[in-house]
Amino acid sequence: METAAQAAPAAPATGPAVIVAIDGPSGTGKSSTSRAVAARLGMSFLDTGAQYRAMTWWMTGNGVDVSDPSAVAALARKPAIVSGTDPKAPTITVDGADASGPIRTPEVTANVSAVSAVPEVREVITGLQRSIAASAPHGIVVEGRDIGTTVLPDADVKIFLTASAEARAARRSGELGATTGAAVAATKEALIQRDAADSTRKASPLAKAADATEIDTTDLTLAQVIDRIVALVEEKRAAK
Ligand SMILES: Nc1ncnc2c1ncn2[C@@H]1O[C@H](COP(=O)(O)OP(=O)(O)O)[C@@H](O)[C@H]1O
Ligand SMILES: Nc1ccn([C@@H]2O[C@H](COP(=O)(O)OP(=O)(O)O)[C@@H](O)[C@H]2O)c(=O)n1
Repeated sequence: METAAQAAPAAPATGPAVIVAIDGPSGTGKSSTSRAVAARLGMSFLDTGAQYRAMTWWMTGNGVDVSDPSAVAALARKPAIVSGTDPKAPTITVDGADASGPIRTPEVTANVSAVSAVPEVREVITGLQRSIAASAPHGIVVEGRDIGTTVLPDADVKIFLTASAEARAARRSGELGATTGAAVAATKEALIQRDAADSTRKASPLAKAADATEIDTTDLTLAQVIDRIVALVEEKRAAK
């Protein structure tokens, strides 16, 4: 029986299966770009941040003190986190329950960096990510923070997205409905703090792989970023 973790997009493959790793800080466009690239090329898509958010939601929902790494580590293998990888309709469940809404709450966002810094959490989730990537029949676009450096160091295409803190805060504020100057400033501050925590943790920090192509999306439209990455993937497919 096919599980949600194995469900592949229906679109036909148009070339050899390639693995694409897209990393970068918050609000650089990883999720929207990755989904669109995968949909256009008939590939699977995996949002690894959603997996860390799902782990965090389970921890807070089960009364675990997320500021205590040993408490988080002890329970890291408990939740069953399953990702559906169709870019047109990605899903995430925890112990069979739909987690797609609850993982986006401010509470989860505020706690996710602490949970994702725990090595045992990373070990469990990295294992899930590698098995999902290995079983994607038409290749996969995997987006996160450490995909090109740690999870899939042999990826065929590695991209590192960047953008100014101002642009990223404006994008996030748009999503959250923050319109006042103070709300945008608070969003920017929270985003900078989360990036700092993600970049300075010991276990597999947010980092650009030495062989990744960096794309600064500050002054590019979403469509332009998608086109650039599609071109890089098609080039790689043609050479395979
Ligand atoms: N190049 C871009 N220009 C303008 N807005 C963008 C661009 N890329 C993404 N966005 C928007 O910014 C927001 C955050 O993008 P998202 O893909 O969630 O970023 P990330 O996954 O890196 O956190 C979304 O509302 C998205 O539509
Ligand atoms: N490969 C990854 C992906 C996400 N994460 C963690 O998960 C959090 C949420 O990731 P996300 O991609 O949903 O974040 P945003 O889309 O809100 O920027 C990050 O802030 C990291 O703490 C990680 O540690 N490693």
